Amino acid sequence: MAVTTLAVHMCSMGFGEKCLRHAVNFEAERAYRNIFGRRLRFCLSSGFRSKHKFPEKLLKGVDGCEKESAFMGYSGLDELIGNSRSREKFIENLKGENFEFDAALACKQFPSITLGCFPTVELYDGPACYSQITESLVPQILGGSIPSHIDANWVDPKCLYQNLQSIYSEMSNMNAPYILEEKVDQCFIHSQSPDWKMETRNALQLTADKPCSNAGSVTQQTATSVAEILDKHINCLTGLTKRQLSQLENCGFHTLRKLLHHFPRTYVDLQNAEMEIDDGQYLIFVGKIMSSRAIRASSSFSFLEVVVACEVADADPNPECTPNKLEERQKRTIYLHLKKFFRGTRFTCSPFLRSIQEKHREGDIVCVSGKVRTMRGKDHFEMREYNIDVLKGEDDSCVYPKGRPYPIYPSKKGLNPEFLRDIISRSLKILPVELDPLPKDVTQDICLPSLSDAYIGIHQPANLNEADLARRRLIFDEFFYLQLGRLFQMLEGLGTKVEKDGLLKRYTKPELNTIFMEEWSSITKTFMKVLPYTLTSSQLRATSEIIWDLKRPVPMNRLLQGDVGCGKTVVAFLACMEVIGSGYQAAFMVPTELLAFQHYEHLLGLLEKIEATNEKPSVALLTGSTPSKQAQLIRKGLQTGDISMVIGTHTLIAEKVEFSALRIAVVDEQHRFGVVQRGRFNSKLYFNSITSQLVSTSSNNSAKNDVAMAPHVLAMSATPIPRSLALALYGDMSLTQITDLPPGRTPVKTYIIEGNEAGFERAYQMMLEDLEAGGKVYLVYPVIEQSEQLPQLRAASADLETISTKFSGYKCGLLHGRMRSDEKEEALRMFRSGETNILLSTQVIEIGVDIPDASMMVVMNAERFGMAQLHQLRGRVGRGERKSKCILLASTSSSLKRLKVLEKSSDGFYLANMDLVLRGPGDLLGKKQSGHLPEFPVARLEVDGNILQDAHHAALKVLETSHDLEKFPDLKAELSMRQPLCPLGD
Ligand SMILES: Nc1ncnc2c1ncn2[C@@H]1O[C@H](COP(=O)(O)OP(=O)(O)OP(=O)(O)O)[C@@H](O)[C@H]1O
Repeated sequence: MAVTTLAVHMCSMGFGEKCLRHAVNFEAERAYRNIFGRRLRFCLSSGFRSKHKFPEKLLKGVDGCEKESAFMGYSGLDELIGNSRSREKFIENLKGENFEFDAALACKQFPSITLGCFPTVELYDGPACYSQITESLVPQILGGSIPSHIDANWVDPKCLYQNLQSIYSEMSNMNAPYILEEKVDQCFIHSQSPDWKMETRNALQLTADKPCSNAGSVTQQTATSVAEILDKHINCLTGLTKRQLSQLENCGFHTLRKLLHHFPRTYVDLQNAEMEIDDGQYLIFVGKIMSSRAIRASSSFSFLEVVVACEVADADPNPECTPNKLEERQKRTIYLHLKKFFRGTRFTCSPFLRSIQEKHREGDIVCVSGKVRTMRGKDHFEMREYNIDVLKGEDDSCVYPKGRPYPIYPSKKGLNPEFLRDIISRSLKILPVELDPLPKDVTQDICLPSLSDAYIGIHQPANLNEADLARRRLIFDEFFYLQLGRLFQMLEGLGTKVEKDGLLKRYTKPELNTIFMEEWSSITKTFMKVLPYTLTSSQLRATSEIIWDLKRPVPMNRLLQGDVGCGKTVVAFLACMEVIGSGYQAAFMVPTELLAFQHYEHLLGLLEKIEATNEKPSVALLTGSTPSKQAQLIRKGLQTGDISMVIGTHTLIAEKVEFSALRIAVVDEQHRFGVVQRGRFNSKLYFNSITSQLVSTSSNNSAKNDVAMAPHVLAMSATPIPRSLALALYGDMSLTQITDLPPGRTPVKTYIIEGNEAGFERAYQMMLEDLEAGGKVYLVYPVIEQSEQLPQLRAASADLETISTKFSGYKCGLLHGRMRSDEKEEALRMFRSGETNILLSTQVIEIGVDIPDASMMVVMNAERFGMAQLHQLRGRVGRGERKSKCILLASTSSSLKRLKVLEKSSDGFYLANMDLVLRGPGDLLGKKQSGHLPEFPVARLEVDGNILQDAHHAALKVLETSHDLEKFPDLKAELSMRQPLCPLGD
């Protein structure tokens, strides 16, 4: 059956010729783009009855489409026939036994024909326009007589479902929804009872769902079904105006997938559940904008103040209160004063002030999140750093179900958030129930929802648990396809089944990917012997894994992750020794000069113990502070190959530093370096290594063979931050974790104390006890100098005198970022040697500083530091066998709660997670990462690392079942839709 593409329903009321011309052209364009057919059918309502020439003229102007006819509207068949001069002939034809309905003839005979009647319809008004039209189409056809050529099945409700099903399969490759609407129209035209409309729609919905639910087991789906649905063009959503369509396209929402992957940034509770508002807390509120004022305070200073009124339920004395009761509770209104300040004359001109003021409309319902500060007036709070999202205008009637988390989307090029929510919700409606390319047993094994449930769960969760489960599923997918793709590519490169099985086995059993000590180079073994301790089993395994990688002909790209103080440095040193042992060079890059110096001293100390001078590698230190003559000599040594190992800061990646044969680059605390920095390091060394003199003159064949290889990269991090784990996903078997601590360590006892007079006294008393017992104390300050703006902050320099007087029997040292490099080194050296007992410092000591007998740390204004930062700082003590303490002095009582978490745990992963929870739902989702690494839109890698493991196992399982994925056509199709990965630093 030929199907026309579209019907244009137009009403004469209020539309001029220009408007109709636009409409006709618009539909014609859409019809032209439609691969299914290029016929156009126009339905014009009664207003045009007297102006038949006008639409005819319009239609003539339409090119590229086959114009079927122009049907002019009548209110019903009776009217049409009653007006017709050929009425009798028409009825005769209808009743005649050999009646054949000929549309062309009918149109010729009756220039104005409508099949069905149309109430007045708004022309392209809002997204629902088209569906409203079809909804309002009332079947009232042919007075009960059915033309004989029309199959009676079409009007039999029992058969209708099957017919629709057959239509669906006929159309499965097309731009379905428009055509589906069309089919409904056709069914209505031939149907008798208005009630059928609903039945038909339901049936159609079912049919649309059918291909996937039919599948039952996912593996039975056709290879393209999932991709076909998700990668449909956005115009498959009915009723989008041309403007809306292009707006969505401009925002990058070309397909349903793109739209559904625009995840909420966070969720809010529209009710502002009762909360105690403390100074400095990060909170989120929903409220109404009361005013927005931009004020010019002076010739170069202006500010914007937006006042938002929020209703907050009072706290209930009865804690067992149910959510329903919460609604009944008394509410009070609080006022948030959102303030933004602008400095500079260009920010004080009227147009600028007007524009920022008008950004916020009075009456809009908004969601505001940020840090609150109490103001003088009761129930008035100030927010200086905030996010504001318009939920809806005051007049919007849209009501969101109470109690459900309300999704807040990241803004997209000024797209109306309400429209975005609506369009996402409509996309969800057309998703088949069982949309999922993953085999069911995979998702069931790890208790994850189906893909369609995950999309619904992330966009319209019934509660936060549902949202979290959905998020986990989507994260799983991100990791899974990444792992699947990587392994699939590797398998493709292998010939036989045995080889492929062998590779998968290696991945399933990582213990096979290690090189045991017996096979390590002699210099590595010697270095092991001079260590003052034996390696822990984790360290030993990590070293073996790394050395296995070093011996392979592909560049390693591995992340060595382990909590603070677990002993990563020595593992990296061993890896460097292995490379040096085979005649190559090693570079060790750290983020600070202080750390470079420390590592250099530490390594020299260990190498000194090696007796055989021929086994001692030459090591150099190169930082920004290295005197230029010395730096020149070092660079020369590196170029000739006289220097085997260099430790330094980012100066190592400077263009003028050339290596003779660099084989390994260790990047300590790698997240401190940008992706681009690391990339430069990588490629630079690659090019330098091919010009290597050492290699070209070497008689060693293997060295000659891999001359064009990029250096191995070993990144180290104590913080499992997103980028680092993303990085870990690149190399083969790329993540190594050190899970245990050296023996004899006891957890650092942490005390959270309020920084009032009594609190300080207590802290000083504990310090004295520790010093008397022979300990060393770090005092950590948020700032170097006292500041007038922030008088409450303790400053390192300013406190030196006070502390020296207080602990007169002990020596105090000072260390901060403004000191010269040699001064810093000296301060640290004195503290290490015991010449000073107390070190007043800023957060310069945060990373890597290793003084094993430092036994106590006191952090002033601890609330000023992030949780991860405090964890790192605390890691500076407890690095030896001495029992250690850490005191966090908080200047406000409200911050005690957040800090208490540190008292309970010393697990970096747990703390990272808690930090996010306590910081509030500000930025839980959609945390994008920049750079060249792939983006994980929903994964918080610092806490979702275990899902990576699940995904890895699932990918292995799938590939073990089918190496070429032939048994999983959906997975294969989905894999091809996902972005290919780019190697590190590309
Ligand atoms: N197996 C071991 N047994 C005893 N002590 C060890 C062992 N391994 C390392 N250490 C010591 O533990 C301390 C911390 O080691 P290292 O500096 O390598 O830790 P790290 O993981 O790099 O820590 P951070 O992340 O804080 O830089 C050092 O003083 C080191 O000498």
